[in-house]
Amino acid sequence: MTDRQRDDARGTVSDRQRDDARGTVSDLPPLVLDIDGTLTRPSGHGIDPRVFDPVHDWPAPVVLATGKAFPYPIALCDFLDIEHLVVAENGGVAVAHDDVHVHDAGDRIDDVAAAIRDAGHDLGWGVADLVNRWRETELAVRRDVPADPLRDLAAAHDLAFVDTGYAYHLKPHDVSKGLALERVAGALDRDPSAFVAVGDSENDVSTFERVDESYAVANADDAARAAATTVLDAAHADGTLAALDAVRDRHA
Ligand SMILES: O=C(O)COP(=O)(O)O
Ligand SMILES: [Mg+2]
Repeated sequence: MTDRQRDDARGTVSDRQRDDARGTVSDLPPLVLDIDGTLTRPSGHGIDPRVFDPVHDWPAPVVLATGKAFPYPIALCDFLDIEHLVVAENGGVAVAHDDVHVHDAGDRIDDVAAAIRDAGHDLGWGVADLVNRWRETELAVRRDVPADPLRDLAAAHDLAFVDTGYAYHLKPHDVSKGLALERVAGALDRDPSAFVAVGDSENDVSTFERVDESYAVANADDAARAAATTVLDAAHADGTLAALDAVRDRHA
């Protein structure tokens, strides 16, 4: 139950708030939000707690679209207490409630991981490798591993190389956050272009390309800045909170 519903149940909602709930507020568009670099604290790491209530209370669907492995955004939905609307693994996984789509990359992911190790490199996440342990459709490599050999190995295994600023990802060419958003939007019977996107890196470009309104936070890379309809002055969660304010103003 949202604060508004709780207030409503208690009968403490003003006429103005009730009008807002019927008109202005309920007309707000659905969101597609990146996680790392976008919902993060000024340090760039960890979720900024100020985003919890605005995301929880948003009166339209909110899709979390991330490069992180499948369980992470699902857990974040649970901790935010929002619906399971998720794009994970840079689009390899798309979840809209019970509609769970996992891209089949065949043996290429295991093969490229073995090739990276054979070339004398470590994936960089230690023995437990909690970054890839539950990853089903692509491979993430720590950014202090040299990029050039990884690029070559990705190409040799018919995989794309993506730098999110948080990790290198080797992923199938035919998955992207944007394509997965189309799937999630379809399951919700929504037009993908109606979503408002916020993001920070090249893995958000495919999302930005599919929506009419997109915001790159100030810490965004060049690719995300070039693809966004608006580049924000504020970074990380400050940028996202400013974007949500702008969306409320634009759609009021
Ligand atoms: O997992 C990453 O490398 C980045 O994740 P993000 O897409 O949420 O920014
Ligand atoms: Mg990001």
